Amino acid sequence: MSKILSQKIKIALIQLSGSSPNKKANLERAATFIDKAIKEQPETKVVVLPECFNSPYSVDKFREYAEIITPESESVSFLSKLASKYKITLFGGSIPEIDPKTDKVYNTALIFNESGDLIDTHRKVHLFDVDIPNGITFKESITLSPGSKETTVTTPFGNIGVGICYDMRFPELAMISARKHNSFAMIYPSAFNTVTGPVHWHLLARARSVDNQIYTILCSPARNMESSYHAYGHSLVSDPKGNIIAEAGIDEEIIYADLDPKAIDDFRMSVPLYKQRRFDVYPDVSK
Ligand SMILES: O=C(O)CCC(=O)C(=O)O
Repeated sequence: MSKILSQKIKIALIQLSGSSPNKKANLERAATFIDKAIKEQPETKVVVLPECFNSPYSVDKFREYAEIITPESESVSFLSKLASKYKITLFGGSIPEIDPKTDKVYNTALIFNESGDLIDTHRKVHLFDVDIPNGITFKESITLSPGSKETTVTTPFGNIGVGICYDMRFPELAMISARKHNSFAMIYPSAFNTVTGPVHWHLLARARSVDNQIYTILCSPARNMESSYHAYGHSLVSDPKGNIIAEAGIDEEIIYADLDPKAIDDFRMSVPLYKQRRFDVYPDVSK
């Protein structure tokens, strides 16, 4: 039925150590781990990096690290070469981006095809502005501007929706990507923290999967207690039924998962939400 995922594919999530202040070293570290992933599991077709993997995750640093996105810019050309070298679809995490026309800074995901072309970018739509008493206060909007588009990319295996971290709390992006664009997965480069991670990380991944009967893929940095931001870790893959089929711990590591069209088809056949929606009661987001 679905054929929204054309074949079984292997995906690797690289839970890199929390980024150091040295951008070049962060990029080189990503390269080392991508090389390791392909050597360990040569059939890997899709690789995912974490949110803000080339810079510290800190509102006062985003502008300093921001790049204008062009094929020549440091991180774009670096990641492009890796994607073409290993012939992978690369969800190159996110990086701080500056728009030279407006001088605005964004938290932007970069997606490359197997030839190394930058096929799309996703600017984080929902900025992480929270104030949790005795927990965490963070305000990305001090230095970042929000993106203004929903992103779905076409890969050789089917369509995949993209969000960044806090975007996963808003079910609409996943719903639109799954239902309007027939995506088989949502990928969220992310960096939850030790306050909200334990309560909501798994729940949100599983919810996005079950709502839409798709894979949900979250890639976090490893936890670094010496950095100002303590990432949750636990990069994971949730299958269409909401089972966690791969999960990292808190340290730097690579996890792999096989994504299988049959898992989507079987669940959609046995629980046929697609045929049961009541657009006489509520609007159809796919329209
Ligand atoms: O939603 C959360 O709890 C964490 C979000 C976050 O860390 C982010 O958007 O970077």
